[in-house]
Amino acid sequence: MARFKTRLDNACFVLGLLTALGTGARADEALDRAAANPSNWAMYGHGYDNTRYSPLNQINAKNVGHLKLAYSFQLGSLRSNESSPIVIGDTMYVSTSWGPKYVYAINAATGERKWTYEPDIPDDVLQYGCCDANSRGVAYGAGKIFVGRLDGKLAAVDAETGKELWVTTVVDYKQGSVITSPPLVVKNMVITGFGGGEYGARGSLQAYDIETGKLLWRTYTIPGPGEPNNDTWKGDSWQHGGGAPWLVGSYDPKTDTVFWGTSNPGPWNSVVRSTGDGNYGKLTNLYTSSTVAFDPGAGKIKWWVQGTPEDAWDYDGVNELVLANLPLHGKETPVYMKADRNGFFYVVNRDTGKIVSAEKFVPTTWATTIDIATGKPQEVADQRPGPNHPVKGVCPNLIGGKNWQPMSYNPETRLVYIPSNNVCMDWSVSEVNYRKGVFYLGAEFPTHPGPGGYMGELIAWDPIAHKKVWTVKTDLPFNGGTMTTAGDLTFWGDLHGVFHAYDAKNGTELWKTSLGSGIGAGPISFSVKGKQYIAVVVGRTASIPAFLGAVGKKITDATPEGGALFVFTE
Ligand SMILES: O=C(O)c1cc(C(=O)O)c2c(n1)C(=O)C(=O)c1cc(C(=O)O)[nH]c1-2
Ligand SMILES: [Ca+2]
Repeated sequence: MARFKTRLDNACFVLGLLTALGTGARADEALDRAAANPSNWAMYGHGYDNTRYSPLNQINAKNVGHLKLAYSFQLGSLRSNESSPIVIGDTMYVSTSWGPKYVYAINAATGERKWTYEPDIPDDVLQYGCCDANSRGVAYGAGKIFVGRLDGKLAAVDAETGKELWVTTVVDYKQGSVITSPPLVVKNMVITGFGGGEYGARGSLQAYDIETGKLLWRTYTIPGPGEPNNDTWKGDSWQHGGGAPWLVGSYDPKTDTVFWGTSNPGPWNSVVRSTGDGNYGKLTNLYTSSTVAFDPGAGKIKWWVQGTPEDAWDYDGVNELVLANLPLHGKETPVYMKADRNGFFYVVNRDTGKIVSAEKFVPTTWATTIDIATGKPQEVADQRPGPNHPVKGVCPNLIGGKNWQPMSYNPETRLVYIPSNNVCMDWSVSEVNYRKGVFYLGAEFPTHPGPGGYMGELIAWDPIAHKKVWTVKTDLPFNGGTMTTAGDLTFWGDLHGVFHAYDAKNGTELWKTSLGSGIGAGPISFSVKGKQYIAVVVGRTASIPAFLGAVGKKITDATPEGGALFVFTE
């Protein structure tokens, strides 16, 4: 008996030690708990569900008119500032685009800097990002901050000190693959994608050990020879077929599923990769312009939903997947919601991959409907460009009905707040050959404003009735992301640099302030010592406007460049 007790004591001691060291503990479970604490904003989209909903209500529809600046913090970058900060406890971690500083840790209540992570990044990265030098943020887990870098590397730094702990190469940036979005911590892994849809990269999602940075798995988003669906590609075109998962992922711990969207196929001229049967509505060039569900244990693909088969208009399928439970036909149903670049708003059962609905949320001309049984769009034949077949008046244009700027979902109003675009284009194709690190496009795509005389619209969207409940129209497209709170508020910044608070129920503007440069990033909210704050990064882009001709010039003329963080409180 005495011996047994000693053994048990030893076992308890070892177990206690292991717990203290964190060995065996799951980083994602701790992170999920951190995300459930309303004071934090623990991940890019608030939690694994990417709702960008803060349960804080100290700042609310009654008092938001008194919001005032708590502090601002200069990010040192004049490029595209797209970062959504995270807050763990009293520390905020915010990334910047090109300074080339990378991550700042600051006291979230005062703005005092704790540390700066400033790795050496070669200047030539700037020619390998399709759409400017940017970083949409960082991820936290196991006492570390993780950041994907423009040089194709993923780095882990100590959350307390900013000391670099490991760096690993995810992808050769010289093929036109930069990392612009934060990774996702799942189990004890750091999962990341990368860009390159415009350079003919072959996309993949990759998982790294959280402690060592060792590669655990890599799953291509384009099947190779011998793998299912490789025959949806013409010849060897799969090798440079795009499908890059360059934006952010979501995770459902209940079914242990990671969801990630994939980019446009390469090249933009679809003839190069067309299987040529003319059945354009069939699912083809898999798994590009899709939502892909992964088993994070082994990285296996469970199922996918393709939004734009054999995409010919640069409709990347990367937009964030917002996880929620919606009452559908009298039953709480686990879904993901996605406002696709292709102009359709998808509600999909996230347990099965079955489409519940897919309805237009912006003026959309390339397809009339989506068959929810098969996922096939009913295409408008005249709108698909090909050799000797230039097309006119395609809506949305290539920036999409919505681009990367995040939407938010409020479980109380049951509305989704979508930063949408109303822009159209003509499109003609040209011959194109693959060359490493060079744009692989083969298209001309002059832009013009969409119908109705406005180019941007903040839409409060009812995902069950598929209708707009309230909207705010703007003259410019490509405005900022949104955030919504339990204080009945929705926050949104625009490309004139104005940051707004609206009544989440009816769209009444309750407060606004001018921040000096166009806003692309999504705001966040957090609290420190019982006081609620609202934060947003400003700093307009110049890269996407360069694709948009006269429309783009309006965007760059609207405000000067300038990267800064602004934090407000009551
Ligand atoms: O296909 C790709 O790999 C890829 C990557 C990125 C990126 O990483 O920023 C963008 C796009 N595509 C893209 O199509 C796009 O419209 C876009 C806008 C932005 C931006 O930061 O404003 N990035 C990207
Ligand atoms: Ca793209």
